[in-house]
Amino acid sequence: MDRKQVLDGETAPGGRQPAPDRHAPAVVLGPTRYGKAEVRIVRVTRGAAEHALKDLNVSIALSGDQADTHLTGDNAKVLTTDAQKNAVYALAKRHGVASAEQFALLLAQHFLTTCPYITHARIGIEEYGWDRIPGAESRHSFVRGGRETRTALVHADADGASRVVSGLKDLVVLNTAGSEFHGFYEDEYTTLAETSDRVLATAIDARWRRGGAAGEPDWDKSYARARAALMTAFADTHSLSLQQTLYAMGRRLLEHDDAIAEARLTLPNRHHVAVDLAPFGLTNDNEVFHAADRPYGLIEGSLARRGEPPDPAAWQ
Ligand SMILES: O=c1[nH]c(=O)c2[nH]c(=O)[nH]c2[nH]1
Repeated sequence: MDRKQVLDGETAPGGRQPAPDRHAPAVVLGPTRYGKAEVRIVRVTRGAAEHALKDLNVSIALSGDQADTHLTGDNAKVLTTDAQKNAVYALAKRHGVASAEQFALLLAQHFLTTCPYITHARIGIEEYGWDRIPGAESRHSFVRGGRETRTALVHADADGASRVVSGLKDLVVLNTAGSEFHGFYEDEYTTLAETSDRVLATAIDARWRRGGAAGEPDWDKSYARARAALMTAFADTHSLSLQQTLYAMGRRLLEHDDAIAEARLTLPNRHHVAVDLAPFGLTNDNEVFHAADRPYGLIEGSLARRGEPPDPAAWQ
């Protein structure tokens, strides 16, 4: 009879409660993971005609047969986080970086196939965009894109199963019309005025998961399609609430790509407050706003294709 059964209140055969093992620790190690976080890597591809670059922030979290190092300090099964960092650089050199998703899958497979003590790999990647400098003749000059950060999250197991969640964050969008907010529940602290014309702005944080049956896509094309779907839905939806806009955006994402099973969106409401110009003898016809940075409303939601089994572990 082990300690767990004793804790669960089970009795020994014969009905007698076993005596607790006084030497068993009162504390049990739970799930662990470890890895190198935020490996910043820039991979330049030096073509004859022009250069290209990928700018990534890679975070690795590995798990498996790792109890020894926690319990006794025996590190024989520990693939060092330093080696993990080196693998990021070496694999980028050897194979290039086709896309954030593909590189994350490559890294996951590398750790799972080379270290026998690792049975699960979680690779999270953020990708920062660089554009060619407009008007420049040089084909090796870039300006950092001030737009969104692309994200990829891969979970992979030693048995070959893998899950990919793609996404983006900090894609800032704004509508100067087509947004209303009224008819809301009112309590004793409600002071917000109803409006039928407001500025609606948000920084889109969206993630989407491909269904189990979907094969590997052209990740860049899939990303471009998702990004366009999110932005056009934001633009085209006459909004009665940011919640309604969130649903419209998620719905268009799923409708534009059959392979997407589930989406999660986080939308901060970047409040634009019309400034009172009456003290200056001026009327403000929704032209002058204070762009407040905090506090902000935070609207979050998830959508799934009907009939698709949920996969909560893919998002962790
Ligand atoms: O779209 C909105 N949803 C809310 O829940 C909310 N709450 C609020 O104060 N303003 C808004 N706007």
